[in-house]
Amino acid sequence: MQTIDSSELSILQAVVEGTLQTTGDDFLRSLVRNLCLATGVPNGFLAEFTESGTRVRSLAFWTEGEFLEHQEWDLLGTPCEDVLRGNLCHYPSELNKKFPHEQGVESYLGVPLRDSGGRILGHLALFDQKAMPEQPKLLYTFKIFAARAAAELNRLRMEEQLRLSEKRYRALFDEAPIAYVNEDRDTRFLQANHAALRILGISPEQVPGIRGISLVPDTPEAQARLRAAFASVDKGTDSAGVVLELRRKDNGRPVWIQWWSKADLSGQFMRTVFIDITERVLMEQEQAKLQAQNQYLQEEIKSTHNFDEIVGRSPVLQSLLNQVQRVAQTDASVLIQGESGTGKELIARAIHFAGKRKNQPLIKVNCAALPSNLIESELFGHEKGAFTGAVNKRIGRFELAEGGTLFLDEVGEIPLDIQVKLLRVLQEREFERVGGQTPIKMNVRVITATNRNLLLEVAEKNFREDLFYRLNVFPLTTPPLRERLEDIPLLVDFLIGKFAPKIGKKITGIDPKSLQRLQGYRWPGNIRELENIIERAIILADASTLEINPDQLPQTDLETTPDFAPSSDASLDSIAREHILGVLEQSRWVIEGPNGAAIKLELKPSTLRYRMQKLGIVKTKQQT
Ligand SMILES: Nc1ncnc2c1ncn2[C@@H]1O[C@H](COP(=O)(O)OP(=O)(O)OP(=O)(O)O)[C@@H](O)[C@H]1O
Repeated sequence: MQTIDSSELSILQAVVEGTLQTTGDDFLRSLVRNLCLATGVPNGFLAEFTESGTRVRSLAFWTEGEFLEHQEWDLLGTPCEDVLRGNLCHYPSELNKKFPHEQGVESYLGVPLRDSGGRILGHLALFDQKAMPEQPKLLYTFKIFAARAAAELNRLRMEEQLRLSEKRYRALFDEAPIAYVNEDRDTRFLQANHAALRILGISPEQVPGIRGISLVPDTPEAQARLRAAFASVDKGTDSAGVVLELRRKDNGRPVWIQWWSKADLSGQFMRTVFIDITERVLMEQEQAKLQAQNQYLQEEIKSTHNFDEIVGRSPVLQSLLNQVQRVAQTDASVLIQGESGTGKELIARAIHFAGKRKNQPLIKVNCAALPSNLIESELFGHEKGAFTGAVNKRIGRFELAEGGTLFLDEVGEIPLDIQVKLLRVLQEREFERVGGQTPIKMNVRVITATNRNLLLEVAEKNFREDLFYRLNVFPLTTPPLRERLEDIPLLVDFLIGKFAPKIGKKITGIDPKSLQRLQGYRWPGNIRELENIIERAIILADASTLEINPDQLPQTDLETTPDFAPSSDASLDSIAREHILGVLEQSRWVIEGPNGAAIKLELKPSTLRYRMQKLGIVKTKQQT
């Protein structure tokens, strides 16, 4: 074993102390400098292979008392080439005889630096313009320095590899299409990748400390989902995960995610993974809505009559239809008032189908048919668990009518507390489901109808005045049948055509006396009543001409006069009608001329025509 003397020891001590405090590049520079000082050789360097493998690049280069910036050179034809083949090379003198390129260099000492696997990373070398002494002390000292240099080079390489691998993992983590979050047991985020930031609407600066649970809305359903999520921790991604409803941090919009979480080895931190399923959930919601709409429309079809047909040529009806045509083109709220059975629903449908929303749903709510405690959820829907009995989420009629029209029939029956809510929804054009907290924007045209005198209801404080004016932007009134008696012949023909085939009878028309009788009746139940009477008469009919006997018409007296008072004295009119009809029949419906009805009635033909029109006397098919 070789021993070292005190001068060598002090040199080594100086070297160790000189490199003790430094690492990395500084260490290498200090090592090369101290090697030169310790050996008395003026030039030294430490170099590594470049990527090409045919060149080397210096990591530290000491020459004549100063450092040179990084140098790079070809190996070919240099003593370094030998060193990098794995040999310690020592040329104490006359180097340039063997390597003619190395002009001015007399001596060289180089040693390869290897990694733990024996692979050569680079080399450490000394060179001089003078000959180098061939002392073992020099070689010994040099080898110690080389061993240290190799260790540091190795460490640097490992550090670089670690940095690269971390960078690769970081990129994998950051760029993964699945959201990853590291969080503590209190759901406080430590790290979140890009997908997580994008889905949750948070910026990288907001990550440290943000709590996952702060993104869960305070609705019973969302909180129940959160509890299920906590219970599912550690079940692993083989399980279906939990569907969570969140609100984005930036704009509060709802986000739906499928969520898995697992504790790490320490048990203190959670590795959470999730994917965005908002689109799927919205699609499912849309599907549920369409299903509900479909079911509703199926029911509607079952109860639909031939709604396209609004029969009548009377001036009052024509003027109403004229207004329907005009208002249909707008989105204005329409309030249709009129007695029961006068065709308010028919008019509401006509408005919808003549307007630009005709390809969107028309949804009807009969407010009188709903128990008052259910109206709100019927209109606006409810969340699961919103109240006892709300077992499932329900989509309300406003949501079903999105893009189309909502027809609120018997709007006068809505309780006052719901009237307030309805008013707010109409003003703000958004609503919340019962038990829900997410405002739902709406684009719905509202048409309402009532057979009550709503102004009277407002005066009696049964109906809110502000709501009345909001609904009554465009008022329409359906006339009672007794004000359009002239439409009765047309209506009777229409109704025979509607019911006879269904009942299976061949009816060609109505006998004139019966028609006269119908036109003399006051019709408190309006067209619905007429429908019933005609249907019943068809059922009872034995012949092809329909007959309606007096006992088939209820006796009208003042008690049966509806809310909406008639505009004229019906009894006088009906006497006049009966008389004129009788004369017309005698004269075979000839008005003018010597045998005409006008002469018999002592009226001018034009006056007779005017009276006939006013009293609704029209020739029917049988009278033709
Ligand atoms: N002009 C009309 N032509 C043909 N049928 C009509 C006409 N007006 C109403 N009807 C028919 O009369 C019946 C009652 O009409 P509708 O239900 O529209 O009345 P309403 O005023 O809404 O009644 P309610 O106030 O009782 O709800 C319906 O079967 C409808 O088809």
